[in-house]
Amino acid sequence: MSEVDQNTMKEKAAQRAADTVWSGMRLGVGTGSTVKFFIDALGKRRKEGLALGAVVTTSDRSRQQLESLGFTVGELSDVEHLDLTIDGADRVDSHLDGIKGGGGALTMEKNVAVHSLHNTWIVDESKVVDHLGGFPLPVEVLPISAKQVFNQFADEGLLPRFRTTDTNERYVTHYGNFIIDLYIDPLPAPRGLASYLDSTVGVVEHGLFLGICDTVIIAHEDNTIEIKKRQ
Ligand SMILES: O=C[C@H](O)[C@H](O)[C@H](O)COP(=O)(O)O
Repeated sequence: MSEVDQNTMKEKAAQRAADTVWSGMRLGVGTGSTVKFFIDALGKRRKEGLALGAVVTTSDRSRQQLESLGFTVGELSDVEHLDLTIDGADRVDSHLDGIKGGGGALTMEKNVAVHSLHNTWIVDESKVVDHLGGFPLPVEVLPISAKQVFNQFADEGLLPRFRTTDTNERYVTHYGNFIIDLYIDPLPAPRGLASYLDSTVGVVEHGLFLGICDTVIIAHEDNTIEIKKRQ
């Protein structure tokens, strides 16, 4: 699949998601190349009269784009909860569990998602898998113990690698932490792995989003859109 085709699919999924947003909603807006299309579509709806109750986002990139289109972006702490959050995903399985954080925004994304009544992910068909895997699992870690946590992951056979930038420096998240990507594939028992990571001192957050998403909008190469809902 070419990048152009993939972008066409991302845009279609994003446009469909923008049709599910209504005036008055408190909306969470995620991060990534698919969400970029969603924000563009949201901007068009704003010109047609859409007036959101609140907008909260999960990265500086999305914030800048939203503000450039005239949206006022607030903080999660400004609201009790969000009505709906629209975000992308790196992988999603048949239970609507997923891997997120390829763009490094996992901590803010998970915080926004769990305080949202509904969560919709927008993906192209290449992200849909039978079992979670096929994408390194991001784990955000505190710098003070990153070395020890890395070694622990290596001992556990999780195939860790520190994420680096294009200039080969260690990638630093919005919160000043590092990301260790786990290359074990497929992921062994995602719920067990999530519990292990949740209980590892030094781990700030990880990219396993289990039981969080309730709707996935999938754009297929044959131009169709599929909407899957959590049973
Ligand atoms: O940290 C980044 C997010 O989890 C993104 O939503 C995810 O990586 C999907 O991004 P994209 O739409 O660019 O594939």
